[in-house]
Amino acid sequence: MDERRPSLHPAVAEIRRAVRAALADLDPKATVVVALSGGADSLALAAAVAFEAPRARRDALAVIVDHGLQEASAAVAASAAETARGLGLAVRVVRVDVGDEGGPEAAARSARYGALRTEAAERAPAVIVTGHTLDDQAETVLLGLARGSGAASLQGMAAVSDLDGIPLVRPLLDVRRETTRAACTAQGLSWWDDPHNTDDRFARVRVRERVLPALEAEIGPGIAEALARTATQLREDAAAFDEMIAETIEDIVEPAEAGIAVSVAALAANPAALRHRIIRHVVAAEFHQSLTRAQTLEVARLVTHWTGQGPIDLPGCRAARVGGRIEITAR
Ligand SMILES: Nc1ncnc2c1ncn2[C@@H]1O[C@H](COP(=O)(O)OP(=O)(O)OP(=O)(O)O)[C@@H](O)[C@H]1O
Repeated sequence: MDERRPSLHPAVAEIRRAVRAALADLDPKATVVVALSGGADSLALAAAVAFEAPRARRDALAVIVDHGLQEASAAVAASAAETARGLGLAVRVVRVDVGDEGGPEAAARSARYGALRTEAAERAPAVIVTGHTLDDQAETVLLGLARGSGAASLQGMAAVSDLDGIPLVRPLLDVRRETTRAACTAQGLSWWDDPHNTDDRFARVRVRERVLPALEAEIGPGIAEALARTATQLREDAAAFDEMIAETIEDIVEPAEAGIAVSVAALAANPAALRHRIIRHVVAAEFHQSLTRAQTLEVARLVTHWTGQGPIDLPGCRAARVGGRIEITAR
């Protein structure tokens, strides 16, 4: 008789490894709240959490948010709940009311994260884990690149972020979407295919179904991994910049009437990348507005190409060079 244990499917092993590594870095007492949509990504994640959490002596819970937006949503939620119970997880199905602020997608997202946060807060200390994959990351980076929106969106999603005081963890950011499907299949788990994921009115769906495959075919394989790696690298750079900005700002920004003032000499002494970030940062911090690149460059020209130009109107404020200072004041 062959006494060897049946070998673990590589996809299941990879996802368990990713979950184990993510859990190892967290508060050892934290309950793991798995955000479960019923799709393959979060189902594979839930299965790995169901396996790993007890081994790490942690409580775990699957939370399924029913947005009530599609006719079948209650049935989808109930089926995901049954699957999660079958995995040995405690389960909560939360029905939310989705408003329409910022459009249906944004409203659903905000209701979803609100509900997940509430469930986690009730079990504090707790962390929320989601099933975002490397493919989600690559799509996010490509969409950000197309918008020309700079490091803020090119850096994609963080592996660990903060949801109003609750850690939001994405253990599968290095895992391909096809691996989550393979893991579900290997464990006999049937998942739900969200019709939104194939609705090509959404730019993300077009990127997923046409753009990334075309790039892979034309430029070579490994594009998704390369985009995800770029995000990680930019995230590191952005963290370093944030630190430098925080240190620099303390020394060079001072209050002015109805706003703030920044020393021209200090701005000039900094490299352009830091100068531009400082300008954007002070406007965001003081006036809660986000400057476009063109607006940022116009303010920077008050420092680098000063020819006596007049004040610059910006969203919610105005920038002017007054003596040795750039004054940014309310308007
Ligand atoms: N209805 C839901 N209930 C619980 N968790 C969900 C639900 N929908 C999505 N999630 C969680 O969010 C992850 C990402 O899902 P999806 O890609 O559909 O969302 P998105 O809107 O594209 O991303 P984001 O949540 O970052 O806006 C899933 O893997 C899952 O962990």
